[in-house]
Amino acid sequence: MNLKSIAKMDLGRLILALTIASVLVSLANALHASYQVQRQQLIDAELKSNHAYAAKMAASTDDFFDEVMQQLGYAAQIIGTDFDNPRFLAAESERLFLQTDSFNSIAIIDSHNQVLASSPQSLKLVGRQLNTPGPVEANARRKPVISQPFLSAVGNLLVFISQPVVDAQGNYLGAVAGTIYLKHENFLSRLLASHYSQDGTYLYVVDQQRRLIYHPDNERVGTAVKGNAAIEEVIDGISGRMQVVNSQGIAMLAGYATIPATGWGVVSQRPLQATLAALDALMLRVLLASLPLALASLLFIWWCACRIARPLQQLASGARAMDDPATAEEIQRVKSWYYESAELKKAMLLGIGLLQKNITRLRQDAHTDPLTGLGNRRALEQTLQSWEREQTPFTVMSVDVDFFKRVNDTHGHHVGDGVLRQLAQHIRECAREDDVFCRVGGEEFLVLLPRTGPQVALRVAERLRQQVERADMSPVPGVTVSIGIAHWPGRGAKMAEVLQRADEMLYQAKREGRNRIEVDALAAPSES
Ligand SMILES: Nc1nc2c(ncn2[C@@H]2O[C@H](COP(=O)(O)OP(=O)(O)OP(=O)(O)O)[C@@H](O)[C@H]2O)c(=O)[nH]1
Repeated sequence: MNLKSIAKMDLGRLILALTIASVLVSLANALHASYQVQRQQLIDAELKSNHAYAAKMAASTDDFFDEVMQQLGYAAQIIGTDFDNPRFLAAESERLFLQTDSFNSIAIIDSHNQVLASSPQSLKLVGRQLNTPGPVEANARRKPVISQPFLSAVGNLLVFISQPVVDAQGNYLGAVAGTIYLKHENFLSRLLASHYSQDGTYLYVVDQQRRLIYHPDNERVGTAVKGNAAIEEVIDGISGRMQVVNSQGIAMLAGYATIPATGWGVVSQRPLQATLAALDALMLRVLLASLPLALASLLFIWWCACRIARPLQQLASGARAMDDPATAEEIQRVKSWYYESAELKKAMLLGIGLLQKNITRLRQDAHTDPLTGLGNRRALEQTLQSWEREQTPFTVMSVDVDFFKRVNDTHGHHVGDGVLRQLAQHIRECAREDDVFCRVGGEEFLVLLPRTGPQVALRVAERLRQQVERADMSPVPGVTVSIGIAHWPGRGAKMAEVLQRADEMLYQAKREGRNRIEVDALAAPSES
C-alpha cells in the first residue's frame, strides 16, 4: 500500500488500520516482553538447577572416593600384617572385591609392581608385573593415590585407586588397589547416570586433561573435549554456570563443579531448546487464547469507526451539492453525535445558507433590469422557453414611451430614468400576479399575460395607457405610451414571431398618432 492509497483511504478504514497496527504492535510487544522475561527466568532457573546438581554430584563422587579410600585403607592395614602369605592376600583380595561393589577389580602389588593377588581370578594377573601408570604411580608416591585414567594391562580404560601397605614397623611393602573400568558399568557410572533424563539433560565428568571420565554416550569416554568454556573453568577448580555450545554445536545451559579428591569436573547440562520448548508452546497458547477477544475488539472498533466516519461521509456528500436547495435539509438530517462533526455540520449549514442567499441574489441580478427592477431580456427568454415547453398560451403587450428622446433632451437623462421607473411601477399596478413584465430596450417594455386572450389584454393595455396619461410625472408633462398587442399561438404563428408581431403593432400605433393601442389582426379572438 503506497502513500497515495493511504491518503485516499476513508476514515473508517484508516481508524481500523491504525487500530490493527496498534493492537498488533502492543500484542507483539507484550508477548515479546513477557517471552523475554520468562525466557531469562527459565534460563536462570535451569542454570541454577544444573549448577546445584553438578555440585551435588561432585560432592557425592567425592564422598564415594572418600569411602573407597577408607575401604582400601582398612584392607591395607590388614594386608600389612601378613603380606608374605599368598593365600591370605588372595582371600583378602576376594573379600574386598565381593564385600563392596565399588570396584571392577582388586589388585595387591608389591613395591616392584608385581601382582601378588587379584580379583576376579579371571583376570589372571597374579605374578605379572604391571608397568602401567596406576601401579607405577602408587609405588612411586607411596601414598593414597587416585590415578588419572589409563589403559590397563588387559586393555581396560580404568582409574587405579590405591592405598600403600606397610608392615608393623612402617616399612613400605606395596599397595592394595581397586580399579574402576570407565567403559564398563561401575559404581561411579551408576551414581552419575541416576540424573540422566529424557528431556535432554545429561551429566558428564572430565579429568584434568579434559578427557571424558563419564559420559552417557559410552563411546565418548576417554576422548578429549576442546573449546568448551565450562570445562576450562571446572578443571581450574572453579564451579559455576554458563551457556555453552557443545561439540555438536547445540546451545546448552551448563552448571559445573569440581570433585576435590581428583580435580575432575562434573558438568550437568540441558539443551537451551529443550528448556524453552514449554515456553514456546505457552506463548502459542497465549496467542491463540487472545485471538477471539482481539477479533471481537476489532469488530467493535470497526463498528465504532463506521459510526465515527458516517456523519463525515454524509456531510461530504452534502458538500458536493451545496448549490442544491435540498442539500440543507439533507445535512440537517445528518446525526452529528460527536463534537467535531456537530461543529462541521453547523459550519456547513451556515455556509449553505450564505451560498443559497448569494445564488438567489445573483440569479435575481442576472434576470433583473437594474433601473426599473423589472425582468430583463434573459428573464423574458426564460419565461418564453418555459411557456413554449408547457404550451402555455399568452398575449404580449409591447409598451413604448412616446417621444421619450424629447424627455431626455429637454429634462436630462436623469429625469428620463425617473419616467422609466414610474412607468415600470404603473405596469406592475396594472398587471396580475402571474403576469411577467420586462424592460427589453431603452424605453421599451414587454408585458406577458399567460392564458390571456387579446381582448382581455386590450383592456389591461387600455387601463395602463389611461393610467400613464393621467399620471403626474413632473417635471415631465403629458407622458403617454403606445402599445402593440399580439397573441400566441395565434394562427400558426411561431413563438419567435409573436414578439415581432407585437413590435409591429407598436410601430403601427406610433404611426397612427401614438398614445394608442394596436392589436394584431392575426391574434385569435378567443377569450380566457
Ligand atoms: N433616460 C434614459 N433614456 C434612454 C434609456 N434608454 C434609451 N433612452 C433614450 O430613449 C430614446 C428613445 O428615442 P427614440 O427611439 O428615438 O424614440 P422616441 O423619442 O421615444 O420617439 P417615439 O418612440 O417614436 O415616440 C433615446 O433618446 C434614448 O437615448 C435609458 O435607460 N434612460
